[in-house]
Amino acid sequence: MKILKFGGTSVGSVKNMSLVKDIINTSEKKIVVLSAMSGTTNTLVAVNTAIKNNEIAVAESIISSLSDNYLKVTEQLYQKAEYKELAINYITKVIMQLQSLATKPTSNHTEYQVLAQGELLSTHLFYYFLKEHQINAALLPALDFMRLDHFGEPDNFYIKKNLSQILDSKNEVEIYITQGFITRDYMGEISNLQRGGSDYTATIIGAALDVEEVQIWTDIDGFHNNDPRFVANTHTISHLSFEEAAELAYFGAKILHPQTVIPVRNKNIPVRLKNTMQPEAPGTLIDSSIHGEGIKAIAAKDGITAIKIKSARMLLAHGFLKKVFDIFDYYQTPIDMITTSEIAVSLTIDNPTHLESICHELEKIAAIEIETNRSIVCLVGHNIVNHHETPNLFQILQDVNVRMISYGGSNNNISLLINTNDKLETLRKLNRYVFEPAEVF
Ligand SMILES: Nc1ncnc2c1ncn2[C@@H]1O[C@H](COP(=O)(O)OP(=O)(O)O)[C@@H](O)[C@H]1O
Ligand SMILES: N[C@@H](CC(=O)OP(=O)(O)O)C(=O)O
Repeated sequence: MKILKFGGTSVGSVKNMSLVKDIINTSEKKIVVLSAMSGTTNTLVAVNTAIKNNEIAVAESIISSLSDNYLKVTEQLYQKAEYKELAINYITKVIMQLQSLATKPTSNHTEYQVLAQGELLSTHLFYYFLKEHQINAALLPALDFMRLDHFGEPDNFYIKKNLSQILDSKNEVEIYITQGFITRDYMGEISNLQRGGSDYTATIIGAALDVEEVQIWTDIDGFHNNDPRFVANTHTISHLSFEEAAELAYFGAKILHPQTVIPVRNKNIPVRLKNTMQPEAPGTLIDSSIHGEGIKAIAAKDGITAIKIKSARMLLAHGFLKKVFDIFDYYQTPIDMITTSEIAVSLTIDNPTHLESICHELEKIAAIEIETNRSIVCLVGHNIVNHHETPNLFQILQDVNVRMISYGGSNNNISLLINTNDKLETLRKLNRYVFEPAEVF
């Protein structure tokens, strides 16, 4: 069994849905995880924002244009009236549910319900499409087997038990279609795995079923050595270790959800990144083996807040960092980077939800300075910290306004904190230095 996940662009048009149909239409048993059609989740976020702002007319107008777009897709996707009708009925049901949610008081619960509709729509439309082409497929409702525990982590025991039962009851089927991103929480309410979470669904399911391979199909031919949206002449990396991929995903490489490799790493289940529009391209293989030396890729993560905590009480004292960490722990806010000196500790967070309360607590023990609009640029490669060329990297850093640096926390990663305004220039400079050295020297 394999898991094949297709992202928003791969199911984002009738043409691409046909490509996906051709890729999955083989006699191998597989679970196909689909994201929402590209743009839909953003539209649903806009619906939630309008509802929250009590702009019901705005919410209704967004819902109405969403409905028009999906009805247009239906016109092009199906030939037979029978399947067109099934799709229109489903779209109508979703639209009526959205309209009803728009009139209710908002809560996390209603917001998650709104967001879930994107993946429900794409999987239903695609399932009817396969049926029209007489492909032996079945829909597996993710909400029947995906669940998070009290800590917001996948409830692996529950997922394995329920998913296996459902698969056993549909044993004659070859292609199972399910929703990425959406899940239930420990209370049984609808929730999700955060933006981009369909990749994570694929590896959670893959680990639960001990599959042979998880494939992430997207709109680019694998993992590139730098962010192709910002840097020209990037190239595909044919191989990454789980550790390298995890660091890159965590530090912002958009192609993978940050938690994607966690479920499969210990089970040594390979993850292959492939291009839906170019299926013959080899893409990137992520597994436990290690290939190549030196810096393999660069990624950047925006929306970082840096907090400098200064206290003379740190000098020769112990227990100060514990107090600091306890505050972040209490507000369930993970720390990304950290550096210390005798009287100050600087650290970064990517989730400012509790920033005000955290600062309030920190001010009781130290003076603090906050810097917003920062980015972390991260250089990744197996054992780069010890690579003989890495020290030369510091030459180029003379030209970059580096606010913090993390070296040696992991042997595979060097992270720099910079102003977000300097990100493009930094990425391009590092790219030239690391990957096109002949042009620099
Ligand atoms: N290092 C990288 N390698 C490849 N793609 C990257 C990288 N960094 C950012 N991207 C962007 O990630 C996009 C694919 O990710 P995503 O939009 O989440 O796809 P999908 O909608 O298929 O899930 C690519 O189109 C590319 O612009
Ligand atoms: N639809 C969700 C989940 C997802 O994974 O999407 P994509 O595979 O297109 O990144 C989102 O937009 O966040």
